Amino acid sequence: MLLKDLPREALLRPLTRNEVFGMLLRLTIFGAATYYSIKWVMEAMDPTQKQKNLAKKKAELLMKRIGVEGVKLTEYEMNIASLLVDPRSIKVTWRDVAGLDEVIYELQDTVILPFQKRHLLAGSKLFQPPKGVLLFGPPGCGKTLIAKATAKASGCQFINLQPSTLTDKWYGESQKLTAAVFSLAVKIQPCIIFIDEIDSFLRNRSSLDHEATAMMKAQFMSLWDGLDTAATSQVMVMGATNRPQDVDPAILRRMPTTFHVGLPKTRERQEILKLILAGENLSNAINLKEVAEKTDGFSGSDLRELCRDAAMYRVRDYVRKEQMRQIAQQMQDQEEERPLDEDHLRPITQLDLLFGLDKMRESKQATTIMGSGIADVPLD
Ligand SMILES: Nc1ncnc2c1ncn2[C@@H]1O[C@H](COP(=O)(O)OP(=O)(O)OP(=O)(O)O)[C@@H](O)[C@H]1O
Repeated sequence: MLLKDLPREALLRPLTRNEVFGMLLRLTIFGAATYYSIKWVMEAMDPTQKQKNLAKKKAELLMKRIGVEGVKLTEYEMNIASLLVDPRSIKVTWRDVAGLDEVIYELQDTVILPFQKRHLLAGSKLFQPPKGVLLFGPPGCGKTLIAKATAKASGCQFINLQPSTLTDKWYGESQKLTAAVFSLAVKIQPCIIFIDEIDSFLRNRSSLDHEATAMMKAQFMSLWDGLDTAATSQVMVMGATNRPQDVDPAILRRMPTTFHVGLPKTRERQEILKLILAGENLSNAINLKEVAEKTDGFSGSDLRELCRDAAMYRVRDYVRKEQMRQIAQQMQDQEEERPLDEDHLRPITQLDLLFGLDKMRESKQATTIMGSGIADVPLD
């Protein structure tokens, strides 16, 4: 029926109460249906939606597992929360770190105690954990190990911040995500925000920096400074780097508490070797002091590689022996009873370690030559 077909009185009479309610209800339903349809279409068209949903689910699960419940998080905080590490799931303890006693003692006093005993130090600004800590030193010497053990010992929530999480996003998103790092940390404090290879993320600012990168760095620093205004804030940024000279000086100023995790000295190398080989089947004639003395310039990671190689030699010997036995059997054409002791790997010997050492030295030399070769290649 058209409007002109309606009787004139029907158009002029005031609407009844029921008609007004009916109309309002229809309008509300129509409005809601339009809103949700548009939202659904937008979400279906968003290429990152799947990723966001996954991050949200992971974050919810993690938050529940670490015992943080009833805290409302924004979409961006959820994204960052998926980087949370449950301190109870961290396996590394101080016992897994060898030869770094001094660094550990100092970390315990300056970082861990203020976190652990925060109930005793509440209200004192002097005894707050530092807002920034930098671990620096050559690769493979235990910086990541120390960061994990610190999180475990302090009982703090631990955000393992991969810079790509912030930098891969579209312009605008990265700023919201950066803000979310700090707001999430405050909501779930006490919390350590760990940034490995901080030099790649917050390196010396240059005129070549993309505008978005420069803004993100500036924002990161201002949010970091904001932590200072809250006297009771229990949030700390811990960075690790092999190249402290490449870190932006403004960032270095915000991390006055620094720890040098350097190459181990002879005694420390002996301790690291002892720790790596603990629980292994070793020959009685093992002399770790000799190995430690011959491994000047080796990092903890090099020593672990050396031991891994040494342990592999006996597997190789075992397989060879087995093959020889099979060949001998085939030649004699009879099944021979296998002696019991042949079913076990032999212990690791000093010779294995020294062979491992030679191999490691060769590969270290090769990488040094390759490295210097790369440096010599002209850029143009
Ligand atoms: N002091 C140490 N005690 C015991 N193991 C060590 C020590 N230092 C290094 N390692 C061994 O070397 C591995 C690498 O160490 P880690 O990742 O902590 O080094 P890093 O300093 O963080 O290196 P990178 O800068 O390359 O990340 C460890 O997983 C551990 O097995």
